[in-house]
Amino acid sequence: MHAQGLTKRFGQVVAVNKVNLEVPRACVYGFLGPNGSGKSTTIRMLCGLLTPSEGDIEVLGLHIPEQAEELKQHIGYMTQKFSLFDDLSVRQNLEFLATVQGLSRHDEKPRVDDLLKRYRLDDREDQLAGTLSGGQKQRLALAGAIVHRPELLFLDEPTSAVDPESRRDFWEKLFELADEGTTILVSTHYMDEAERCHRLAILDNGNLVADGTPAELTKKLDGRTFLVRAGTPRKAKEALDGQTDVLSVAQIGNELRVLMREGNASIDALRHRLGEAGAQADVEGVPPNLEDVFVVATRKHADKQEQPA
Ligand SMILES: Nc1ncnc2c1ncn2[C@@H]1O[C@H](COP(=O)(O)OP(=O)(O)OP(=O)(O)O)[C@@H](O)[C@H]1O
Repeated sequence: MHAQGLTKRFGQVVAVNKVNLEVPRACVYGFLGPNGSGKSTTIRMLCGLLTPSEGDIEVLGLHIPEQAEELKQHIGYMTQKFSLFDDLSVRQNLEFLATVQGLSRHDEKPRVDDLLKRYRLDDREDQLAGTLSGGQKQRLALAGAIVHRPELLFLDEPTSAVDPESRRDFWEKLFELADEGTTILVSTHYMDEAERCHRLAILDNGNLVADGTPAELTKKLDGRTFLVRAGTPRKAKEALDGQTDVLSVAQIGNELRVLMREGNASIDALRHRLGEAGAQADVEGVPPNLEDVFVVATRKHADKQEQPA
């Protein structure tokens, strides 16, 4: 999948701004970004549901939006709302989707049987979908999205409404599908999910601010991360908040995770600064994570925009 200069404007709002993307086959590709950063709009353009204002898209060798109808047969789409028919049973939901997707009568039954088994729904195939738990609904929605064996699967915040165990289970299913050759695009707010993706794009305000594998992104990070243990964490936080070389300070229990700009950030300098503010603390350098990458990437972009022309 390639996209060049992908742009979408809604009136005055530039929802997606000149985004270039390359997504290899059988890859789990994540879109990470705050609310309103353009993740859903990008995904919807890539699957031909929305016409771009500008830019070129090629998906599975098809030109989008011109060949969007052809692409539809090869893609599966699942959103956080799960889009199930609450008054149909589990089996009827899958049978209905199989019919809509054009499976022959001959293929339909074995495919639905297989999906019910694979997604652990065979013991409740007659239960109404509306009465399933969140995790079960999610499994049914995923089974429904792949009933026609799509080569490409688009998932828009698919795990927002489920517990951590169901999320883990769901991700296992995604890797199973990727191993079978399915390319998966998934948008998420969760850093732990972003860490699992083979590759990742970080969007901010419609702009692509970073992309690569999670390891590449953390390796390239232009900043340093420290863990601060202070007797009075609130006081230590106040001493650091708002300083120009401090990118973020997050309190986690009694500790602070401090992200500083590259340059002269050092353990000694930080300890000294905290001491001067009356907040004696232990300071330790720690490896960066994706959340740090996210903060630096989005902050850099905001800084660039604030610079006078
Ligand atoms: N149909 C539309 N009409 C007008 N504005 C829209 C439309 N769809 C999206 N937008 C705007 O485009 C911007 C990007 O929205 P989008 O839904 O793509 O973001 P997102 O990153 O998916 O957000 P979230 O994480 O909240 O789902 C937002 O400012 C949104 O209000």
